[in-house]
Amino acid sequence: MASFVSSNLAEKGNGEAASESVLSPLVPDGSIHGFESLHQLLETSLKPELFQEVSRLLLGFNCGKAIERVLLPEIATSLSIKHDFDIRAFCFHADKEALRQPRIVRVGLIQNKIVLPTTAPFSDQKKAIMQKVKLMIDAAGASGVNIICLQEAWMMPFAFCTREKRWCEFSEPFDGECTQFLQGLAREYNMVIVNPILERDLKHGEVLWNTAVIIGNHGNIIGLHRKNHIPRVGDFNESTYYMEGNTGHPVFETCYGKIAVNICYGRHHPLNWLAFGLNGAEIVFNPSATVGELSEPMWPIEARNAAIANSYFVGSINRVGTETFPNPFTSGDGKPQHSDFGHFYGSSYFSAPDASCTPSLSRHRDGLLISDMDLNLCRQLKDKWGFRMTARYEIYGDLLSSYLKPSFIPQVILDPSLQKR
Ligand SMILES: NC(=O)NCCC(=O)O
Repeated sequence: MASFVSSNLAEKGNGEAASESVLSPLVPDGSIHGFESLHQLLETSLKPELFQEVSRLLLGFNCGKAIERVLLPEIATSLSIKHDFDIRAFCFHADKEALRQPRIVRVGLIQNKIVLPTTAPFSDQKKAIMQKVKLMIDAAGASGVNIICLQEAWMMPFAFCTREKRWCEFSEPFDGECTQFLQGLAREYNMVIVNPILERDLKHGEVLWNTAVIIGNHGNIIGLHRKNHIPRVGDFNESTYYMEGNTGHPVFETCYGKIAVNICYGRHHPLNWLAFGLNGAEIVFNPSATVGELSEPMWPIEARNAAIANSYFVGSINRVGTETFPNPFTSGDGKPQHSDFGHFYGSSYFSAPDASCTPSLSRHRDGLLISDMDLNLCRQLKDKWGFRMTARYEIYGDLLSSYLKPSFIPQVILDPSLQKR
């Protein structure tokens, strides 16, 4: 059989050798042996006709074709070159309908590294991230993006691994500094902005929450969603910092469509995705912060499955880079203490209800991912597959209410031949 994949000296597009050895794991810059993403690795390494087939199987087809790229205005691409972030744009179509006009919305996702070391004064760290993110939102604005979502707790390093309480100082009221900063940009670009912050609830005893503030296109605050499921895995010691959300599963009806936010670890909970779907979401954002060793094999699956099962679009965002903290900490696993969380692997992407998805952004670079999406696709997939109509919610409702009772007995039928033994 012909050798399609270069083994240990993969050529990048520019002819440079991408890696010295396949035996070493990921190289220190966070790339995959010099490749930005799995997609780029495959595109560079496979013959075009094979790449086309692999791409069809991995990314699916939208309206019978490979997902299309979209050209962006020069002003947006020059901003990305000047300020060293990637910018990519795609388009999800829907079939033409007889009675409804297309409902096309342009949506953006931003993944970014922190800017200053975690030892810098907190206010400087926050300001530096705000400056960087502003340039990326400017590029989105220049591209005509209607709705944009930032990464989880975008205004701070993801310091929850440390368990040190001093990082609580990064928290803000829902209408604090970062929200006000984004309200200005929302007005400037007529853009809905999903703003995931560490929130301090001033009206309720200064409790902390992991919150997404939804800013309307007039700079108005439409509402809040607070993270429902808090991780207790690896170094994600987030329950040390904030509480399980108390906002349910709100869907925010914006002038561009109905959106919801499933914050990070909530993506492992199918009922969480379902609840946003039952409330009518057309686009669900999943702003995240997660590291390679823990979750990378799950990343391309969970959001995409949610988009399929719930007939909506999903925008998945993960932060990028390795963040090092001043004091070493342990992970409670007997291994030596360390000062970083691991590598946040970026790889932000969009999934559509028809099982197609975009290639992901880089594993290690800042990036803005844009996609046009015709929201008519949501209903078209509901009609085609009928998942809502065939869901049999009543049998699951009954199971869940009986499961919640202390008297619950699991429905297990024993093989009688086991009983004889
Ligand atoms: N931020 C967060 O909830 N991370 C948990 C890890 C994961 O879900 O991959």
